[in-house]
Amino acid sequence: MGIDKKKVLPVVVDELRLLAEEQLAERTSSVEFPLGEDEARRLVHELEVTQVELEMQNDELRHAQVELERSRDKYLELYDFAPIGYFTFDERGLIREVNLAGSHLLGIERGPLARAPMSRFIVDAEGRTVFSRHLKNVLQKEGMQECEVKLTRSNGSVIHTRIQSIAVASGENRNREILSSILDVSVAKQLELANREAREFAENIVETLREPLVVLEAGLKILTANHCFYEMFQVTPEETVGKFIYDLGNRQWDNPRLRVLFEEILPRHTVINDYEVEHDFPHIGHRIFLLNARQIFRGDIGSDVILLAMEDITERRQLGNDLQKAHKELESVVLERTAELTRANKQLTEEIADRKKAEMSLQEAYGEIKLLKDRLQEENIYLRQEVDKKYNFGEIIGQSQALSIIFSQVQQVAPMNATVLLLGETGTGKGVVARAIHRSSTRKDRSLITVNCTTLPATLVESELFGREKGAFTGSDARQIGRFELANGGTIFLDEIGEMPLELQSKLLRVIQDGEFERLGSPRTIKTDVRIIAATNRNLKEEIRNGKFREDLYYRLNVFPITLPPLRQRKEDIPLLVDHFVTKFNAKIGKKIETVSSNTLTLLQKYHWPGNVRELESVIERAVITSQGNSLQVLDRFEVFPVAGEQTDRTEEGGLEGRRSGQDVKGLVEVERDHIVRVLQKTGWRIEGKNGAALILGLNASTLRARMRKFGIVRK
Ligand SMILES: Nc1ncnc2c1ncn2[C@@H]1O[C@H](COP(=O)(O)OP(=O)(O)OP(=O)(O)O)[C@@H](O)[C@H]1O
Repeated sequence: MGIDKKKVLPVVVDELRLLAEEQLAERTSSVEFPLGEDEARRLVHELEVTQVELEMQNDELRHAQVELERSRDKYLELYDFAPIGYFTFDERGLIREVNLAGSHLLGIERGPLARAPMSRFIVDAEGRTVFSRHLKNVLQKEGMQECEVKLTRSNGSVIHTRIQSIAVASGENRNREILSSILDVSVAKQLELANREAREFAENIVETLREPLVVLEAGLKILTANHCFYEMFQVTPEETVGKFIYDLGNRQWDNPRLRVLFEEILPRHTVINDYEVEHDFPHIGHRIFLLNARQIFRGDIGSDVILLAMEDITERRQLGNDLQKAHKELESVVLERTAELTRANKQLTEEIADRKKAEMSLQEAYGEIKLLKDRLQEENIYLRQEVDKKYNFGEIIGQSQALSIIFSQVQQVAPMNATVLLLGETGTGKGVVARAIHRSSTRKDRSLITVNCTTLPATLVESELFGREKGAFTGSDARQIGRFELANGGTIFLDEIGEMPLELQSKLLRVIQDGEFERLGSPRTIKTDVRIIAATNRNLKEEIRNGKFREDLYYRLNVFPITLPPLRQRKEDIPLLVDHFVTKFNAKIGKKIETVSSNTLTLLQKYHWPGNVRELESVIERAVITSQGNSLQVLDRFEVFPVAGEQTDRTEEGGLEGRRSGQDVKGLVEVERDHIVRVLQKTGWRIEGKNGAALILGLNASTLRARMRKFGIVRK
């Protein structure tokens, strides 16, 4: 059911013929008969020309007709194959003509569509009403009219169409008919729907956001905002949308930081994160915001828009600051508490240690008490003495039988006020015993004053012992308290008493007898309560015989004599003493000697120790200094002398191994003298100093000089 082309062309040809016949009739009507031959010829000629003209016109017409038909065909092709459905309706809406696209639109061949009412294809009653109103409008109003209806296709699917119609008069009767284009806009409608949904979705998201959000166009006018934004800045949508951002609510957005963001940063960056703005906003007060901005191209308005979301971190920042402050305070409290706890802990540890110590000493004391109790029960004094011997007496180290006798004597005499005379070779420990007696006596809390009679110049001994008044002798420009006065209530230890000048011995006798003396240069008698301990390595009886020592003084001093055994007579004490001195010098020198080989001990025990414990002490000090590692190495080479009752091995170098000698047995004094001479020869007669004989012999230089005087040793 397309357009009929025959309907148009014959009309044109007939009209042309009629026109030609009319023109011919006009011409022939003016011609008069009979005509002359010339006239006739002229007429024939004219006729022939007219005929030729007519034939030419005929050709042109045919040509035009062909052209017309061609364009008609083209038009029909275009009409049929146009992508838009074209329909022609009569005034009641019956289909008169439809092109191929129109039949495809409905999915029905063109034949069955002829004279079909369009309303049959409209989906619902509402659509049908819309279409009939549309037809009425088209017929009544000028120009193109438009409506949208949904149509059902032959396969049952529904399409959304837009109909545009215009009324035209056609045919010989000039009947009105309606030309319509019907376009399937389903896809566009779907898109529009999807767009609307997407927009609504986006709007919902924006509205759901708890953060204020504002959308600006590129010129910084506000396109939209969410309700959080309105609430936060206390503005209404009407006051906001379309407003220039700086003009918003009291110009609260017109601040330097925001201007920097909008005018300097955003033109150069598409995305800005966490841009901090701290500002006193006129309506809402002091706030800190983190701004996140994003520029997005919006197709619908053809330009960029700026999405600006704000995070109000005022409280969080405040909270953070408070938290940091609280944290710092807490930290300092923790530090203080930790320090307190550490202190308390230390104190506790100390207390525990003290308690443990106390507990241990309590246990020890308990043990001792138990021991003493047992002893008491046995009432055996001898046993008690034995037990005490096991303990070293003050500084006195040793366990030998010889020493245990000394311990008993010290124990017996210490509590009494009796004068004690200590006898024995040099270095045997007379000073040590004197201190032990004092410490065990009732005078232990008062002073022990020591006077070495050898070291004091003879001229000063008297004033040293008894004191002097100012001007007592030339050069004495101050008063001096004597040692006897100083020792009042305590003990005086007169070392090397054998060296005391004879004239002083009588004064000393008086002090011992009456407890009285006078200061030099003073007639006033001074009373003193002093316990006297005297010591000597000389044979006092011999000194008396030689007239060098007062006999009466001797007897006064010899109330309780204690003779200290030489070290060679108690060699079993050597390991203990070595151990004691190694510990002492380790601590003093900062060494860590832990072992002493049995060879070394044997070597030390074989030597006869003329300088006794003092000499041993010096040897060990030297050995501790020179030893490498943790084992004691003694480098000294000992001179060995045969001693009464002993046979000693000796090497060429003076070591302890070597050939046995059965030489003459010498007295102790002689041995001592010889030894001093040998040592002096070895040191080139140097007495004092590092390489002096006194150090090797373990004697004070003054003691050595006294010995030399005593033995009459002089450099040859
Ligand atoms: N039994 C001992 N236990 C520990 N050390 C001792 C012992 N005997 C002596 N000593 C030490 O030996 C050194 C000499 O001792 P002290 O001065 O008492 O001897 P001394 O007999 O008085 O000598 P001197 O007659 O030359 O004055 C001191 O350093 C002393 O500590």
